Amino acid sequence: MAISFYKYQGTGNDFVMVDNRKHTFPAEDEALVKSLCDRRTGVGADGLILLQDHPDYDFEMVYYNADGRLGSMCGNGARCTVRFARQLGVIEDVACFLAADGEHQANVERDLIQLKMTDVKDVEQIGEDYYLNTGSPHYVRFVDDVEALDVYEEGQAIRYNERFKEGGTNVNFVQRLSDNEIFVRTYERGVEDETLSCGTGVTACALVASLKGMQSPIKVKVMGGELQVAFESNGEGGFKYIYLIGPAKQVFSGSIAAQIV
Ligand SMILES: N[C@H](CCC[C@H](N)C(=O)O)C(=O)O
Repeated sequence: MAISFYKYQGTGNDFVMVDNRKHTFPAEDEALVKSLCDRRTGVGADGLILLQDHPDYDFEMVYYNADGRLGSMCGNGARCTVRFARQLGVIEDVACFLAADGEHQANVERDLIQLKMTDVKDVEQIGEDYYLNTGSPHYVRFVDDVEALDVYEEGQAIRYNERFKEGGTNVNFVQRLSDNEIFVRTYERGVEDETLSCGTGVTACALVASLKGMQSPIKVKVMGGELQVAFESNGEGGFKYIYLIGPAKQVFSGSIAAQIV
């Protein structure tokens, strides 16, 4: 059997994208998903996403981490899925779709996809750090020099901390660059390494930055480019009207024999 796929990337967070409207992809095959995401023996990606029909929405996105496991929300992957849906003719410039954490709205404006994120009820403070869920769980630590940091080592130490054993967490390191700009590097669970960008992580960091006095909209520099996060406080320690804005592009399309991977 041959699997047709598309490769997309959003600020360097890359995905194998499959049009699964006919339900032909064997998604329960964890080993297959993992091997498609392998950078040496497969296509290579941080995750795999299925675009599927849904009776109540324009489409549904189903996201798997590179380890083959069904994941939670993926902000960059969602922006890529919106671009993919538009290229397939499933939507025009506006989308209302379903993801792991519920309903999302999105707009396409030339190169940029503006994605509405789920409201955030609360932000937990852990010592000088923070922990919150923006569709996926994120630990956020502010540092003085994020470029000099060993994100793999330091991220892994927190990722496997006792506290997060059940399900684990993604780990973000943030540096404030100016009054309206931060620099974020993320260790992603499920990839078990640093990725060039993590959309739900960037969102989490911008929200925490506002608790430290910064105001919406916040520009976010990541290893793979630049994103923007806009939001409002809900007056009760949480946030609403959260938007993640940034580019999402198709890189190539292809087909691969399922028995190869
Ligand atoms: N890269 C994704 C996040 C994936 C989260 C996933 N690694 C997990 O929580 O297991 C993003 O752009 O939001």
